[in-house]
Amino acid sequence: MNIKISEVANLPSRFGDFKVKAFKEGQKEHLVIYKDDLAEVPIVRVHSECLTGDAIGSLKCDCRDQLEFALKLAQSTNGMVIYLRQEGRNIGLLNKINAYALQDKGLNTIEANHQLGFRADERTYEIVTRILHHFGIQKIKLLTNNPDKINSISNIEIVERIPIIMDSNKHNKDYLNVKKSEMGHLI
Ligand SMILES: Nc1nc2c(ncn2[C@@H]2O[C@H](COP(=O)(O)OP(=O)(O)OP(=O)(O)O)[C@@H](O)[C@H]2O)c(=O)[nH]1
Ligand SMILES: [Zn+2]
Repeated sequence: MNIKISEVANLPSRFGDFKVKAFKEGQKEHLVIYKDDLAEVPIVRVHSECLTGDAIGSLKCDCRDQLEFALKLAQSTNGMVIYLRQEGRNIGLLNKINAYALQDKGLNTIEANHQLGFRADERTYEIVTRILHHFGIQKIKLLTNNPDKINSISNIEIVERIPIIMDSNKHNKDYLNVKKSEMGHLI
């Protein structure tokens, strides 16, 4: 896959000053948020886009809390957040909202994906290796609870997994339980 890479730009943020670079892969434009003086083995968060959580503050998931936690940690440890445009575990926004509508009728997050003709998780992570190699990174500490991410990131040594566990609420409790019991998340 041909990838276009932007220049590096400064991004002052409410979490401190970062550098940013965009990576365009087909129609998808990903954003890498990082500190200039990256740690030798940086803490890296691979975040999947969640418009409803990240931008709107939805309580149906823990995405926004995770994103803010990751940005703060990147700031304090000279790490990196790779923001992948894989909305709805890569089924897209429209399909995710249809999945939410099915969940309103009682299906869980996995059943809803299946009902719409998708696998529980349609994400892939080749781009992560491309991005890390672009920055000359061979070893990382990966911030995740998702074993799939650990297994799918190839040609990068994951020297440590750091958990990213957020408080639950009454809206996302069932969702987090399904992630634990049926998707193998380490929470
Ligand atoms: N299809 C679908 N996608 C969802 C649903 N809820 C959240 N998402 C998407 O799931 C992605 C986030 O995945 P999570 O399972 O929360 O976490 P993860 O990235 O797999 O694992 P961690 O690294 O441990 O956080 C985002 O792209 C969200 O838009 C849902 O009910 N259905
Ligand atoms: Zn979310």
